[in-house]
Amino acid sequence: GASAASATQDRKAGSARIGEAGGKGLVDVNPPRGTRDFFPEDKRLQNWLFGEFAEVSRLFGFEQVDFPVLESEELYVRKAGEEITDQLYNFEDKGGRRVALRPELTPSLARLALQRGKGLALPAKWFSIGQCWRYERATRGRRREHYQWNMDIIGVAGVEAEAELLAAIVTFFCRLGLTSADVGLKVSSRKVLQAVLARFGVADEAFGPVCVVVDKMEKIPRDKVVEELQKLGVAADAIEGILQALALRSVEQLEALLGPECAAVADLRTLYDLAAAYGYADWLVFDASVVRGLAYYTGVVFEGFDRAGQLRAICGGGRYDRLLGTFGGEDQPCAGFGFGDAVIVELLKDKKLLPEIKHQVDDLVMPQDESLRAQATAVAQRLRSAGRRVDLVLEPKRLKWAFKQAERCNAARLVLVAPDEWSRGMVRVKDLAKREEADVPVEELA
Ligand SMILES: Nc1ccc(Br)nc1
Repeated sequence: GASAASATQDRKAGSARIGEAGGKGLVDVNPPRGTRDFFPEDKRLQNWLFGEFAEVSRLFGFEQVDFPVLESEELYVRKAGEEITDQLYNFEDKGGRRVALRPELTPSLARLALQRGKGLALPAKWFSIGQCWRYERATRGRRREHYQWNMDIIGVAGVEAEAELLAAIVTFFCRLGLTSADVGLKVSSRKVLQAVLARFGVADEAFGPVCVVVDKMEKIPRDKVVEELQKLGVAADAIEGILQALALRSVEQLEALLGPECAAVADLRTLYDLAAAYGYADWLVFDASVVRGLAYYTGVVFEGFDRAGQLRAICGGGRYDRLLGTFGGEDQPCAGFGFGDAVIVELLKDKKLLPEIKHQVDDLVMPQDESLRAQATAVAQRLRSAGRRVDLVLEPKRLKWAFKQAERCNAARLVLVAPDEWSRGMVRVKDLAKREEADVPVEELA
């Protein structure tokens, strides 16, 4: 009716009603476009997932590192046509500096390695869990932030590094209840493309950009890929050679095409032998079309995938022996992977493997009346000092409310501080699971 319309009109006009934020009505309580909030139930799940990331990293003897979500833009200027740099969340700060919200963690890790310089004991085995950003067109409606777990090995030139990283990923999947029937790890090496480009005389500078284009093979039509390769100046025969190499389905076929002395063949054979020693060879799938979309990979590349083919890549990584050099530093052989927090949760949901993690405390403590507030507080602190999680009732409440609250926080016990019992040095303890009640001396509480 008229009044509703005028009320809406008022709100839109921003009529200042008493106590309203700047007279503009309610602030937007939703998070910025493409970002997420984590309510307690969401944060419990995230903490569980990140706990698994950290535990696997610990089992593999990796040390945790961290760096700012805000970095100098120069870390990500690679001019290879990557989506990750095309969608950089960058801006000029108030000091006129070109900065960016990091789209990935690897460049920061490289920066720390260069910062430590000769002081960096090699091999360095580092892991990190951090939020990464991209500026997606609003139209595409995709997320603009996700959290990534990274593990990296700096200073090991052999594929033993990649084999160890793959073992960590398999360990993680197994801990969550996923098997090689649910997920696999596609492996290949960019040395395949390197050999093909060399055979056709394609300039080295084209290597990164060619890989970025080839990575889109499954996402855009083949003729578009051919067109983009032509734009990079790759000749027709070389394009044919690239497409032929990407279609190879076994290391034997690879050897037939590129010869036994091809570095890619040697790497992959060693990788398979090591995988057998780790016991995860049945998780591996050779797939020459896997190149990954980051320009800096130089050797073995891999990605985790769901065998049902319903989801995007679960994780991805590879060798990047030239990244430190591109920052003007001394090159170190490096390998690592990134593991996002989104696809894995979709997969666990599909497989009914998401754990139910409830809010839980050990004791709900309540004074029977406000005259015993100080005593109840002392009881709560005593229990906390003994390591028990205590929800202390902070305002006058009836027992009925306390039972409801005990249910909400899955308390094991309800501890009531009441006058008569207190005068005998006791409190009333209700064991909510066994439905038993007893008077307990305060000193025996925990
Ligand atoms: N690189 C990147 C950053 C943020 C999201 Br969401 N996806 C990819």
